[in-house]
Amino acid sequence: MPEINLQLAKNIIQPRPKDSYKGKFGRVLIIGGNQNFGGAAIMSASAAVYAGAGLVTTATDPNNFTALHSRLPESMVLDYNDHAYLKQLVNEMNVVVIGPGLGTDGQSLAILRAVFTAITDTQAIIIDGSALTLMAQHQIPIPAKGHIVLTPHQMEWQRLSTIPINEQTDTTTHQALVKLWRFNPTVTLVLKSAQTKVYPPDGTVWINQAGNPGMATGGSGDTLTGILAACLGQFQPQDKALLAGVYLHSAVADKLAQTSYVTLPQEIIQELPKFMHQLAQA
Ligand SMILES: NC(=O)C1=CN([C@@H]2O[C@H](COP(=O)(O)OP(=O)(O)OC[C@H]3O[C@@H](n4cnc5c(N)ncnc54)[C@H](O)[C@@H]3O)[C@@H](O)[C@H]2O)[C@@H](O)CC1
Ligand SMILES: Nc1ncnc2c1ncn2[C@@H]1O[C@H](COP(=O)(O)OP(=O)(O)O)[C@@H](O)[C@H]1O
Ligand SMILES: [Mg+2]
Repeated sequence: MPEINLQLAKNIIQPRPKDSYKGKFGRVLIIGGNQNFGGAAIMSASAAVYAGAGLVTTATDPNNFTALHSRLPESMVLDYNDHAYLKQLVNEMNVVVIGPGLGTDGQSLAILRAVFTAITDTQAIIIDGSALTLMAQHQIPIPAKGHIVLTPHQMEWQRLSTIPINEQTDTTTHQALVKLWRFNPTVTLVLKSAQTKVYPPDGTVWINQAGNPGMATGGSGDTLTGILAACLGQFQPQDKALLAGVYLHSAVADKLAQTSYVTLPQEIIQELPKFMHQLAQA
């Protein structure tokens, strides 16, 4: 089984060319954060900014605007209930994240449906958290267009695939993916757990070599979505950029775990620029 490891990340995360500008590093849209889960959208957007996304916009509940502006002035904001504007913006993006803290009520469902209809083949879309739960609850198929990345934890994968957690093996997971690939052959599954695995459409199963129990804290997965979006926005080839993002998230946490019992999302986010610099120099 191929490994997601330091060497893979070093090959992908390279020094920036001197003539760079923000347009080269991805336009990223984060969609999530209802009245109760604003922190999830803030962590996702912060991770995207700190992992180097060129331009980040956050579509969220207006209650989160002030907190988001004060914590992350680098991100633009919009009201995710303005579906017309949201759909227009989706089309202008390289990478869309939907789900962190989105919630599962009628409002969240309407946003999910609007975004799925707006996706075109020029976007990568990372589907996480509440968006996955909504898809399972309402039997919403994955979008036929766009490059799809699913980032469920084991319970979200159980809801989506109907495979109970204790029966989730590479074989059963692959069987469920074959069904999804009929809707959209680009789907890559990042199945998160204490031992995260990545299942791209070529049938390979990649296993993450980094990560630790200090990451078992609310917001870890929200943070991963932003890192993955930033990596897809900046690095090529896309399949390896995604794997590098999975590694980066866990490897930063491992560094923090040398001296911290819990590897808090905010500390992982803060550490990203320095850690990426070290990888790029190595
Ligand atoms: N500060 C915030 O605003 C936060 C918002 N969050 C958002 O809250 C929403 C609900 O997500 P949750 O995941 O909390 O709730 P879910 O209800 O979707 O999943 C949690 C349940 O799954 C079970 N489970 C089994 N295996 C698991 C595994 N490997 N990893 C994680 N859970 C496993 C847990 O025991 C628990 O019963 C999402 O939109 C998420 O993005 C969470 O990320 C927590 C932090
Ligand atoms: N024991 C562990 N070892 C390694 N990684 C872990 C461990 N526990 C959690 N993680 C990682 O933390 C993240 C948790 O994601 P998720 O459950 O979606 O969190 P949240 O929704 O609260 O942000 C995943 O990337 C997962 O792999
Ligand atoms: Mg999550």
